[in-house]
Amino acid sequence: MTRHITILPGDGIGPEVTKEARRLLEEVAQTLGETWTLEEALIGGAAYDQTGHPLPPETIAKCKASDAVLLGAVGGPKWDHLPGDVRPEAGLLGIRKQLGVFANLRPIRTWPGLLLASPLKPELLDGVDMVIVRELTGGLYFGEPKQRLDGGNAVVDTLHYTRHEIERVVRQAFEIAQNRRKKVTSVDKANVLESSRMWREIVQETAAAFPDVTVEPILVDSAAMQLIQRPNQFDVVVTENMFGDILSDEAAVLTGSIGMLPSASLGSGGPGLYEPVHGSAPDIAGQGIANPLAGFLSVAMLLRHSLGLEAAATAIEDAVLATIEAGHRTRDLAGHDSEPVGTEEMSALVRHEVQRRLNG
Ligand SMILES: NC(=O)C1=CN([C@@H]2O[C@H](COP(=O)(O)OP(=O)(O)OC[C@H]3O[C@@H](n4cnc5c(N)ncnc54)[C@H](O)[C@@H]3O)[C@@H](O)[C@H]2O)C=CC1
Ligand SMILES: CC(C)CC(=O)C(=O)O
Ligand SMILES: [Mg+2]
Repeated sequence: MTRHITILPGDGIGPEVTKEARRLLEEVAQTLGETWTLEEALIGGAAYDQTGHPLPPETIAKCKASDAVLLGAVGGPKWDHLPGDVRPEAGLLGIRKQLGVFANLRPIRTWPGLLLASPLKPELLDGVDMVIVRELTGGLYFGEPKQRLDGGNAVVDTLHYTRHEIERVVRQAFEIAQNRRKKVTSVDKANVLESSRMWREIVQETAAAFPDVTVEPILVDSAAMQLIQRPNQFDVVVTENMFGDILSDEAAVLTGSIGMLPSASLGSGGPGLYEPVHGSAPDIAGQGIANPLAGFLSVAMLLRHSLGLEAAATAIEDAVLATIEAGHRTRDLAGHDSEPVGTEEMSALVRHEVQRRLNG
């Protein structure tokens, strides 16, 4: 069966990392004897420059007609002056909303070879293996009104959630926990926010249907501290859109670099959207030094969740592990005593390991 994958390179290091992810997909398809069409479409600043809009209608149509979508990253200083509705980031929020991918899964694990790449003590990092389930299509990033008021002297952003939006993502977190260590930590700010109080109620209601899963509500400020202080206590962390955005970048510190964090955004049956957690990294764009592994691990999630190819997904994750164990590092991971490899070299090393596993 032919599968259709749309690739959205975007801006900054987006095209650099999706180029390598595309190579990986092409090689895996060839080795497995699969037929995958890999078509690119415009998003973000690149789309704005060519069409005047960060999410052209053709991109939406292509993505909706796909089995899965792989995205690089969007944004950069070139577009920072634009009004909110045509900024590159609006294109990213738009495609998430259009695809209805309400649950953003962000696995955070430590890699034995990378413990020293983190500024935290190695003994704190031992056994860290969690997944942040971030609500992705509601909350503060989407609520209306969102505007300047009073001649520019006041401003409003709106944090809006429906019961349905909270229930579906919380349920997904419990289902994921059932296949893991059976613990859900729900992060909120229920001492201050009404939305968090409703979130907490729904978590407790949902927990009744999952008696084998332990549930722990925790305030976001404390969660931010504990993520660094005692990270291996977490299994599944479920939270609203903005808290999940912030906490997952914080959790990147545990893994050694944000260049190691993949994500899968899933909805109710449509195409999944797969993307590194990192942004367009304008500070290193165009230098050939970006870490392509968040993109590779996102490809693994795509194969697992959208194409049902668990063995191939595991082969990619094992290949990443083996390449790191062999001592290869991009600049974001390299210590002072090791010579970093570039984006293309890291890609080639991991793809070689993937092929060994798929052929072995
Ligand atoms: N999913 C997306 O498309 C996202 C887009 N952004 C956008 O990206 C732009 C830059 O945002 P920042 O706050 O600088 O976040 P960022 O994630 O792009 O970069 C933060 C730091 O991490 C480094 N970094 C990120 N990815 C890396 C990789 N693969 N390899 C090596 N180093 C890496 C960067 O060099 C930088 O020092 C902004 O316009 C922002 O809105 C930010 C986050 C997510
Ligand atoms: C446009 C932002 C919401 C992107 C981001 O930081 C993220 O999704 O992690
Ligand atoms: Mg973010």
